[in-house]
Amino acid sequence: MSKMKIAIAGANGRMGHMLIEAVLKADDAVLTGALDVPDSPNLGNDAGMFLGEKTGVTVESDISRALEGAEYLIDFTRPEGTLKHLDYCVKNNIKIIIGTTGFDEAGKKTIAKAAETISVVFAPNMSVGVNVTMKLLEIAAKNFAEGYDIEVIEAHHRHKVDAPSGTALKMGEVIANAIGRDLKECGVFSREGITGERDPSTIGFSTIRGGDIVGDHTVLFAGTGERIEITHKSASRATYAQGSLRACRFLADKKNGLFDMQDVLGLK
Ligand SMILES: NC(=O)C1=CN([C@@H]2O[C@H](COP(=O)(O)OP(=O)(O)OC[C@H]3O[C@@H](n4cnc5c(N)ncnc54)[C@H](OP(=O)(O)O)[C@@H]3O)[C@@H](O)[C@H]2O)C=CC1
Ligand SMILES: O=C(O)C1=N[C@H](C(=O)O)C[C@H](O)C1
Repeated sequence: MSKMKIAIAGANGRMGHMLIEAVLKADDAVLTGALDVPDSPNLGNDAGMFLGEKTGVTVESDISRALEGAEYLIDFTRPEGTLKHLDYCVKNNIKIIIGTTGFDEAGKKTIAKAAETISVVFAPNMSVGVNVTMKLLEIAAKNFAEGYDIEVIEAHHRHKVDAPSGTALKMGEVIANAIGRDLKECGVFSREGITGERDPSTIGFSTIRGGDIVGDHTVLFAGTGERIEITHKSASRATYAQGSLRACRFLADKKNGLFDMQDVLGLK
């Protein structure tokens, strides 16, 4: 069987490095390109330099060079970058795995539109653990819909630029959908000063940023006389990279369509 031809966007980023390493180690994949921004200090270097490896793939800022011969682009960058890359993928029939978070509604619509032409996996968290946790949350939410206050607490490293995390927002959405609420109406994203008593119909979000925390998410169901906490903690970004490779394999026979990691992992 032929190997999956994969290019990586954000090649010099935290996830870019994990993804390059994962592709180089995978038996069924080959690294065909590495893309980064024009002012990246890594441009012109071998994509495997950070590993002390020669891959023969150079980090490029020209998308047509970086994506030459690619069947898949894995993109963990920033919304504005991902949307530019997505446009190129649509025009050149390249499948895309989007891990970037922080999109606004217009950005999400653009991704859905692109998926009418090419196949797309778009998920705020590619780890198996988080996606199974989403299923646990669905069950928990249905049983704690009344009499329990629901709070989502997330913690990430000091470099993270969006808040709350894409995963925390997705957890909120999963819970809201399970109990017939609309997160746009019931989400509470900050509290300060005289806030008044807690409205039981709300879902609260708290964000912690510090050090090198890879990614922790807890959903707290706080009742009277008891509380339930469902927690997932990432100790390494390798799990997101492995999930992205699973997403590529899943897309192999898909001409178009919008999928998430629940589709990839068969959790729907
Ligand atoms: N879905 C999932 O499982 C996961 C999602 N993420 C998400 O992935 C994204 C990247 O995270 P992380 O790797 O930690 O971030 P980094 O900042 O380490 O890496 C981002 C990369 O994208 C590049 N970049 C920055 N701006 C643009 C742009 N406008 N266009 C193209 N490329 C750009 C950066 O270049 P430079 O450094 O030169 O600015 C860098 O190479 C975030 O949105 C994060 O939330 C992260 C982990 C898991
Ligand atoms: O920026 C990160 O690091 C992460 N971002 C994703 C998110 O916003 O949910 C996934 C993971 O938590 C790590």
